[in-house]
Amino acid sequence: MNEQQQQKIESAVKDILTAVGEDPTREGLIETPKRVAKMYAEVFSSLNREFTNYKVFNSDVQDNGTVIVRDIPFYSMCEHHLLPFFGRVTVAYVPRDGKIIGLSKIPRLVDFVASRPSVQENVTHQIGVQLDEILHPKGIAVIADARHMCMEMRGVKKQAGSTKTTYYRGVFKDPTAKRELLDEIRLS
Ligand SMILES: Nc1nc2c(ncn2[C@@H]2O[C@H](COP(=O)(O)OP(=O)(O)OP(=O)(O)O)[C@@H](O)[C@H]2O)c(=O)[nH]1
Ligand SMILES: [Zn+2]
Repeated sequence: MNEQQQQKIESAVKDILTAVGEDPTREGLIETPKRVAKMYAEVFSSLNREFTNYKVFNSDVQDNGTVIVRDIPFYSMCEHHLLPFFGRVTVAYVPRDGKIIGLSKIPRLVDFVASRPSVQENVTHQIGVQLDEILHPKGIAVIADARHMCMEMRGVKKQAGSTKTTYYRGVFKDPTAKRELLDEIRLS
């Protein structure tokens, strides 16, 4: 985010504070617009950017099993209320022709996809779509579980447990393969 964008946010935050009946010049709030601008630059850092910082490797093994990166924490902002939703996501894929990606790049992809205003379905879907474009694997599964502050601290005010969203492609469309994967995730 550039300087001009940050200044626009600062000025908008000042307006919001005034509109809600606050005094943006009081001591506790004086730095708030700046802090919020900095915070948005961080939590919306993937806007208008592409996920590029990764390498695809060829593993020596041609017939890899399933790669599962489990319980990756993620934080995002719902696009309806700009309140956080957060939880954990498990990403699994079956490599094609030994093509793999550095393991750390999967949590990085999760962070990237989550760092913009979104909904849980889109975060889940985008992780799957982007991994598909990078690796063209035989199968991908993305399973996300999250809590939504816009449903807990306002609105319906129901702690509806958590919300689960999934993305299954390729081999994981097969019910047996999907069941085996879910057993594997549960037991590992
Ligand atoms: N599908 C989906 N919906 C979400 C997500 N996060 C928040 N929502 C919902 O988005 C909806 C927005 O509904 P609106 O009726 O336009 O907004 P609202 O008047 O603030 O709705 P309430 O939250 O019911 O008070 C709400 O039902 C939220 O629960 C998400 O990740 N996925
Ligand atoms: Zn919301």
